[in-house]
Amino acid sequence: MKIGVIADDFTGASDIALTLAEGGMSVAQFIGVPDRPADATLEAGVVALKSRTARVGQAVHDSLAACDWLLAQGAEQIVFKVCSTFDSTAEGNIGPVLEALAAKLGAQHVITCPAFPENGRSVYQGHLFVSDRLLNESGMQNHPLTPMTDPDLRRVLGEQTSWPVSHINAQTVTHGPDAVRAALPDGPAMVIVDAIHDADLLTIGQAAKGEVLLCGGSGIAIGLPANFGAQAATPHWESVTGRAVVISGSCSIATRGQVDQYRKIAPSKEISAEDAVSGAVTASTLADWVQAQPGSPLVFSSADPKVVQEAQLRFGRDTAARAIETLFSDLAACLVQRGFARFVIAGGETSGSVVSGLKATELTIGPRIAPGVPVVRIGGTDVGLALKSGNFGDRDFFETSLKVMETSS
Ligand SMILES: Nc1ncnc2c1ncn2[C@@H]1O[C@H](COP(=O)(O)OP(=O)(O)OP(=O)(O)O)[C@@H](O)[C@H]1O
Ligand SMILES: O=C(O)[C@@H](O)C(=O)CO
Repeated sequence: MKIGVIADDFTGASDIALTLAEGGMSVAQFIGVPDRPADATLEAGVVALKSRTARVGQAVHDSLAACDWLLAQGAEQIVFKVCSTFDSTAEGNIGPVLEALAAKLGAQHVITCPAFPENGRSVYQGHLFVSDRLLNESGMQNHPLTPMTDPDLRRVLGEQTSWPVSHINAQTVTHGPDAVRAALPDGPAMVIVDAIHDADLLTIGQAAKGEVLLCGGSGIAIGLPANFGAQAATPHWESVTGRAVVISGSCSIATRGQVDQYRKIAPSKEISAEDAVSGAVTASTLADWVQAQPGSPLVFSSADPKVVQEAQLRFGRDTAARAIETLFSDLAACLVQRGFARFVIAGGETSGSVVSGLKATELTIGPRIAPGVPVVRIGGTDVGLALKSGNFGDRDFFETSLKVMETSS
C-alpha cells in the first residue's frame, strides 16, 4: 500500500476513495480498523471511522489505531480526510487527531487544505468558501452536529491545537510546488494552504510528495496518485439490480432539495425525531412499509433547521441524532435480510450507522454518481450502496444513483 487514508466519516471515505480510484490507484474502503491484512496488491486503503463527532479521546484513539494498521500495510503517506466544510467543534476533532498523528509519524508540519473546487469549496486567504458564500453563511452554520460559524480556517484550527497554525496563500501556490515547499515553516506547524482551482490542488499534491502526513477534503488527494506513478482511470463496476430504498438522515440544504425532488416520483415516509426517540416507529414496521411500496421508496428524517432545533431542545442533540441513526441502521439490516440490494443513503453520520447495520467490513469503489460520490459495493456481495455526503449531488441525485448502480461500466 502506498497511500493510507484515515477518514473521519463514511461518506468522506467514499469521496476520497473515488478521487484515488480516478487517479488510477487500486483502492478499497474499510469500515473501521480491519482485524486482518489488506490485499497486498492494493495501492491505497481508506479506513472509514465515525470519529467526526466522537469525543476527542475516542477520535484520537481510533485514528491512531487506523494509522498503525495502515502503516503495517506499508502505507508511505497518511492522509487525514476531513470534511470539505471542515466540520468540527472548538474541541476538535481535527486539531487533536492531527497532533497525535504528527507525533506518531514524526511530521514537522501538516499541509491542510479542505478545498474541493468541483463541489464549490475553495480556500482563499485562509478562509473557506462554499460557492460564493463564506462557510458561516453557507447553511453550515445550521448543521445539526457541527455548526460552522467561523470561515477563517486558521482561527478554527488554532482553537483546536496547541501547534502554531500558519498559512500559505494562493499567490504562492500559483508559483508552483517548489514555491509551496519553500513556504513551509521550519518548526512544527499546521499549515492552511489556499486552493481555488483543481490546478492548485495538483500543485499542492506535487509539493506534498514525500510528506508523511497531510490533511484535507478529497481534493487534497487529486495530485497524490501521480506521485506514485498512477495514471487517471475510470473505476470498474458490475451492475447491481434488485430492490432499492433511499434513506436520508441529512438535513443539509442540498439533501432537502433532493428529498423534495424524489418525493415527486416515489413513495416516501417522513420520520420525526419524536417517532424515533419514543419508539413509536420501529425498524420492522418501517421495513414492512418499505417492502409494501412499489418502486424504490424513500424514508427520511431530513428537516429544516427550525424543526431540527426544536427536536434538539426537546430531546437533546445527541439523543435525537442517535435515535434516528439507530432506527435507520436497524431498518437497513431488516431490509437486506428481506433481499433489498440497493441502498442510497444521505448523510455522513447516517451512512456510518447504516453501513454498520449492514455489517459491511470492506467496500469496493465504482464510478462516480456525482462529484465526491461513487457507487460502492459491499465486498463479496451483490449489495450496492451510494453514501452521499450531505451537501453533495444535484436535485436528481437519488434517481441517478439507482440508475448508475444498475449500469455496468
Ligand atoms: N429531524 C431531525 N431532528 C434531529 N436530528 C436529526 C433529524 N434528522 C436527522 N438528524 C440527525 O442529524 C444528523 C445529520 O448528520 P449526517 O452526517 O447524517 O448528515 P449531514 O451532516 O448532512 O451529512 P455530511 O456529514 O455528509 O455532510 C444525524 O445524526 C441525524 O440523525
Ligand atoms: O468532504 C466532504 O464534504 C465530504 O466528503 C464529507 O466528508 C461530508 O461528510
